Amino acid sequence: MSNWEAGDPYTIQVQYVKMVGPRRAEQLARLKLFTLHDLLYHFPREYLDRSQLRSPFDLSSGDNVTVLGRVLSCQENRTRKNLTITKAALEGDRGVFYAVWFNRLHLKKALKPGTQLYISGKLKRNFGHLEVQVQDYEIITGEGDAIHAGRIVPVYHTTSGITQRMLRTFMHAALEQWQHSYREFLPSQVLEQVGLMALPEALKQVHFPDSHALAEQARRRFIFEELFLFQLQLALLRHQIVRVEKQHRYGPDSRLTRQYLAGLKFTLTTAQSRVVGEIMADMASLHPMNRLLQGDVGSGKTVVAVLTLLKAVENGMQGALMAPTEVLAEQHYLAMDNALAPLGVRVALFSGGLPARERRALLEQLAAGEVAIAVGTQALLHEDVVFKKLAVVVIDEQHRFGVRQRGILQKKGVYPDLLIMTATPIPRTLSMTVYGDLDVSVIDALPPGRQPVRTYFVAPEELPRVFTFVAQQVSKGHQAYVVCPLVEESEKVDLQAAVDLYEQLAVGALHRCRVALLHGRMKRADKEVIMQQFRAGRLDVLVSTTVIEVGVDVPNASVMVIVDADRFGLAQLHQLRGRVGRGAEQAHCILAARLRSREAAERIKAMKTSQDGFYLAEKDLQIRGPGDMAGVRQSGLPEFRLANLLRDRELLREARRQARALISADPDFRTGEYHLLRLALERFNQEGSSYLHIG
Ligand SMILES: Nc1ncnc2c1ncn2[C@@H]1O[C@H](COP(=O)(O)OP(=O)(O)OP(=O)(O)O)[C@@H](O)[C@H]1O
Repeated sequence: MSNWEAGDPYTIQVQYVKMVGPRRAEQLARLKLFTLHDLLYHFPREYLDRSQLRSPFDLSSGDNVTVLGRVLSCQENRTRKNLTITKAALEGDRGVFYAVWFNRLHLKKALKPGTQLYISGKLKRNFGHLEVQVQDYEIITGEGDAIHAGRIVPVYHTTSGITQRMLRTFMHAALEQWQHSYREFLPSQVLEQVGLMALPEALKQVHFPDSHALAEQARRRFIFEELFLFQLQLALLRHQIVRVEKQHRYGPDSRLTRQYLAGLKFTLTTAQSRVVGEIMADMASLHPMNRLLQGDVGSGKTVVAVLTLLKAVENGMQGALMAPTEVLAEQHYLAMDNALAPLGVRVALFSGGLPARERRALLEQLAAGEVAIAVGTQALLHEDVVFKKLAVVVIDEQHRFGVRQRGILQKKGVYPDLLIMTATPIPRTLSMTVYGDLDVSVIDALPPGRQPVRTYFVAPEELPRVFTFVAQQVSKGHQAYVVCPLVEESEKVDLQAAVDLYEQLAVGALHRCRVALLHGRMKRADKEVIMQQFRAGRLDVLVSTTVIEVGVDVPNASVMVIVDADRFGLAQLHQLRGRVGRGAEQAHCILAARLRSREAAERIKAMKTSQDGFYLAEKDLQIRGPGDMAGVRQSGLPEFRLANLLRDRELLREARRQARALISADPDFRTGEYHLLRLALERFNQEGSSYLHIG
């Protein structure tokens, strides 16, 4: 089924773009560019302005210039170090200057006398000569546009073997051939009301803009496009849910809830009680609950989750709890089983490591309704997991799951009451647009008696003293974490650093303590054993990479040492610090780092000043500046190709307004004009993992 005049850009393989071919296509695959569409939606990361032609005679040494010249003569020399130097004498508007290229074999052939070209590069004054060391050039043929120089030039993220020049050439060829077969899929009234550039023109202007203003307009269109498709997804989910009437109803029975509350060592905070009230009201309604529960680290979301699940159980139905990692699923399982087994509630962990036979047995018990609460990772969404009567699903940590997982549940024809928990501190106004289809509850106060975590900064040389302190704390019966960074690009080196530190500590400063190493590469079973021992107090110190980042709850742990703290983002530091100070004891967080940049220094300073996730999130933005794309990646918000949810708030709001209007007027996309939009949306849904990075 093709809706495209010259083939479908989503299926045309990139190798068929002129000048690409199979070998380059393999290299482009490393950039995840497989189809023509992937290529054209690989937007420039920045632009170089090579549009202002200047006379080299007006400029000084060291300047970056773009100039126009005509070849007078050209020679090629080879140095003793086997370097090829091509030097051309060019005639400019006010005299002769020189252009120099290094290692451009065969270039001389193209630079015949009389050839006109643009060159961009660095200007040098050499004994009275003017010389440009060429970074890019373009021979003027009289046919087609200039793409490398003499204009605003795109710069792309690229990979080894693929130069900027190649990418520009491919992009240009693709545009020439296909630009006009790309048809607009945004409805005309949306284009008009939002004032957006139409698709074919935007494709051209985003890659080869005629001015900075046009580049900006083109980007604005693509940003809107992403946000609009995203908001359409949300609006559709919401529309479907609002129409649905629940199959299940809850009775007045609250026997288990009362027993559970009576067994807690504390009473609920006002904030927790309020939130539970909001949830119960949703559950009593005819339509499924769709609620986001926000609460800072350690604010006590777990109790709320248990109460939500119990409501189903005491009414003869089942609940599911999904966690982002196996370690967390296991922790939730242990805590719940501990609290609920005495009440006769059967909780089961569907861990990935389960032997097939046990898994089958558990699945049968689940289908028979003997298991009341299933805990697991998103594997719980798997087809073979069948409940007898599922009423409630609690999802821990929204950003790792997201819209698509919710879609999967609904596609199964299951409309349970849904509670999504997150510790990501997003300003309320924003969360309403990002999680547009959800109602929001906030636990805005910590349990009483918590003392702020004392936060210190030390230089790496002071670490021995820090570990002596750790040993002292252990001798008083406390536990500690030592966290080392693990960055994907340098994973091996980082892992080794963690292993080395562990070995040093085990025989050195912490030789009297029971120390263990925990990292993501270990076998699942080994990790579980270590976590169990740590939780049970049979280990004193856990040296780990960031596997403990979210959600680990060991209230007796009171010291957190973060090594190379400058390599963590603020959101991560806050999450890590949140692992301690979860009991009544005074807790300590020690950040060890060498501060190489202003940003790192400001992050550490912010950590020392505040313990409030919302404050730190705002601060993080200020430190990064609004243009920083990496900022979103670490803030726990969904990521997009071009859009930045924080920077593009206005456009996000507009996208939401338009999406909601469209869905409420025509939820089935019956209007003829929406045909292409529906296809685009289907693709957007399918490509969820690569196009819209949630999770
Ligand atoms: N009302 C309360 N009074 C005292 N302690 C509480 C209260 N509610 C929860 N706690 C305790 O506070 C600790 C943190 O709670 P919990 O693990 O639910 O936090 P959380 O919101 O899930 O945090 P995170 O996002 O860090 O996982 C737990 O040890 C829990 O037993």
